[in-house]
Amino acid sequence: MAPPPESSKTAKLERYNSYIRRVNSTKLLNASSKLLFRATLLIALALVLFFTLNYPPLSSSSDHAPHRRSFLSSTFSSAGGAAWEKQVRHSSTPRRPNGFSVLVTGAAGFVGSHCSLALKKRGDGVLGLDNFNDYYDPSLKRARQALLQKHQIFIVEGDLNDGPLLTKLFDVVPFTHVLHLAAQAGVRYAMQNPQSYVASNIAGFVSLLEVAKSANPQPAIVWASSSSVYGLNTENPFSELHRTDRPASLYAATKKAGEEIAHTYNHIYGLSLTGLRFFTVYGPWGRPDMAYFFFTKDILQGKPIDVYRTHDQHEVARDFTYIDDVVRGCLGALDTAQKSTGSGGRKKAPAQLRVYNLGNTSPVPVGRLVGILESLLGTKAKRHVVTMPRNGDVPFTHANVTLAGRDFGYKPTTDLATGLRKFVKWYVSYYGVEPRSKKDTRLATAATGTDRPEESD
Ligand SMILES: O=C(O)[C@H]1O[C@H](OP(=O)(O)OP(=O)(O)OC[C@H]2O[C@@H](n3ccc(=O)[nH]c3=O)[C@H](O)[C@@H]2O)[C@H](O)[C@@H](O)[C@H]1O
Repeated sequence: MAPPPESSKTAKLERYNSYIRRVNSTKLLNASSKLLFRATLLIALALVLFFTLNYPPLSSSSDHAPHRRSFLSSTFSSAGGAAWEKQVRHSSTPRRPNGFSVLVTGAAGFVGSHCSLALKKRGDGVLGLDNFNDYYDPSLKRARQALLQKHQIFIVEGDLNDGPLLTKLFDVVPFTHVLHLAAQAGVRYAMQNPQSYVASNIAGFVSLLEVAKSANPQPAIVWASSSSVYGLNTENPFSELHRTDRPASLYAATKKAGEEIAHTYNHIYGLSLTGLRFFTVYGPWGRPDMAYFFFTKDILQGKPIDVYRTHDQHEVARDFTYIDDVVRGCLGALDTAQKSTGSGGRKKAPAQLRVYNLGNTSPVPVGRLVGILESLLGTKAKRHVVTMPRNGDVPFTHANVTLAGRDFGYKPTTDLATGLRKFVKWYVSYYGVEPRSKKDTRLATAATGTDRPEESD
């Protein structure tokens, strides 16, 4: 057989070489894609680690003990990111000359939401902090949050006991003031869940003060104490000079502890601290765990209500204080708060330390409160008069507000009937309560009232 011509040999060799080149380049391509894939995986892992270590995860408490969110949710939440910081800065920037930059803790709460709106309206910067716990219906807290959002107030969802989160907030914003209203409230619930009072009112307060004392500048702090610190005091009306060393409930004891803790941080670190003793605050957007609120609900539903009497068969009375009066008191306290004197954890000079009653100065028996509600709701209550259980309640409260009047012009202006009318108007509108009959004209009028439901004015 004749040998193949030279040209056909070359062509075969060329085809073979080209095949080898193709195989090699495919291998190379496979190898480089693998390399690329591994490198991407490594970078992603590094990023995950970076964000986990550098940014504080938000903590949220659906029980009453603070806890952190899961690894995944904290890693991929927007907290600590550029967009989050922008929101935090925007919300806390004042819009008036020499305006305050205020951190409001418990901003989704009753008093917190009202104060946040009032501060924002006059041009102060407000950043909220709230853990949205489920002590009472969290949907009410979310509704208040939505209202604040409409007014450009951002609420960071987190717990007081989350030190790294608080530090981060103070790193981002040089707060001039803190209005500290986050707390475990309620006198009687303290027998069911005592630890929640210690976690919020003592540990949480210390956590906040620890961060505030190290901040530079240190903020001035105004915070919510309680009329309950007067406990078994029998002198009347209650003055800031009276004894407060006989609390009747654990709630009262934690608030009294807060006052002593405030003294310590003022003494050691030069923090300016003002405690406000609130007297049974009520009004629109109020707390569903309070008597005036659940009495309204139960009366409308035809359910019986327990009206307490003292053990010696006297009427129980409270110095019920309308929310707008309390808001004015809080703003007055902020306006007259002097600057803290320390910086970076060091005291430079003595600082202001104050305590004030914020009450209404005219106690009303609970039976009378029920009577006002009956008339506003156009429905008779099924009263069940019982002797007050031993649950931490005190028989009566009555504020002397001379000191707050003298120092920042505090003067309550709303009597219980006027305040409850505004509350009922809000209640029927918020919960969409229909009048039960055409005869319920008062309720119908309240439901269609012209006041904006979201405001308490
Ligand atoms: O000033 C405060 O420092 C506290 O005020 C509020 O506590 P209180 O004054 O106890 O309010 P609230 O529960 O509405 O009971 C009102 C009245 O109804 C009576 N009461 C209560 C329940 C009931 O079933 N029957 C009844 O007669 C009861 O005996 C009382 O006389 C806040 O909740 C608390 O967080 C704290 O801020």
